[in-house]
Amino acid sequence: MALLDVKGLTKTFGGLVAVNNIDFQMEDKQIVSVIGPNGAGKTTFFNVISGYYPDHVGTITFGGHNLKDLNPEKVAAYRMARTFQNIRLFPDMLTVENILVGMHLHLSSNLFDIVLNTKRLKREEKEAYERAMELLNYVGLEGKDNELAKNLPYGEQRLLEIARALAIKPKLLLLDEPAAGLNPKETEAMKNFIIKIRDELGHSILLIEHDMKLVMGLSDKITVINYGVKIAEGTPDEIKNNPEVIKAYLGDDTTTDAVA
Ligand SMILES: Nc1ncnc2c1ncn2[C@@H]1O[C@H](COP(=O)(O)OP(=O)(O)OP(=O)(O)O)[C@@H](O)[C@H]1O
Repeated sequence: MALLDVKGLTKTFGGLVAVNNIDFQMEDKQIVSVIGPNGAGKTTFFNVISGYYPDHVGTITFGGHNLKDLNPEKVAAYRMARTFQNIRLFPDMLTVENILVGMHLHLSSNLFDIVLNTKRLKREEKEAYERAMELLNYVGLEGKDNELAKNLPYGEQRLLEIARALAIKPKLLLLDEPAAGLNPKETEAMKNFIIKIRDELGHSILLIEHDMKLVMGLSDKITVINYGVKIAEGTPDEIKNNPEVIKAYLGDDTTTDAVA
């Protein structure tokens, strides 16, 4: 059974069909990239999958669960985590607190524990804090636990967002343009880090990215969207040489540079 199975997905905004009848599957422990020109529908596709646009047409099955009518919190509870194209941290909270917020869904203490400040609550809080510190170290932000998120350099804010997403131990991690705003050296480090997350933590990763070097360097599979329609799917080599993909990026000027 596919980890994520999307059938006939359509999302419209007024008269605009942003995602048009897309079928999509990915397996456990795969790294899959969604690419396409600006405005192709990639972020809309992510938003629908992760519960931000419940008013879509089509079915989404994740880990065997039908995601119909589920809001983002409920989708996350099935262990689908995501980051955003425009980083969405709590800027005035500490880095470690940003990660703790990502964990709250998965703590088992209830109102009773909180009111009575029970042993269970104290133990859970301690464990959550230790895990948040581990995650900070894991993404390379050791020693930055007492910094406000807004004071981190841009590249480190992206890493913190990933640490927060990892806090829910996701079966699927959605990354929306993880290399946006990064320099070439940081982009290479991000590529290696994404591969490490899959290999060491066993998470499946679905990403949107414009940086073709990164996409070609880490993807098991690439799905190409243009004007909301899936126009191609395959390995990096298949996609690089696909005439429809080249045309989507370059019009009728068929050189391969844009997707090489
Ligand atoms: N909330 C919205 N309301 C109306 N139109 C929208 C909305 N979100 C996206 N769109 C439109 O849907 C289309 C697809 O946009 P989307 O952001 O999904 O593309 P994208 O492939 O992610 O683009 P980019 O690579 O530039 O981020 C665009 O025409 C966009 O203007």
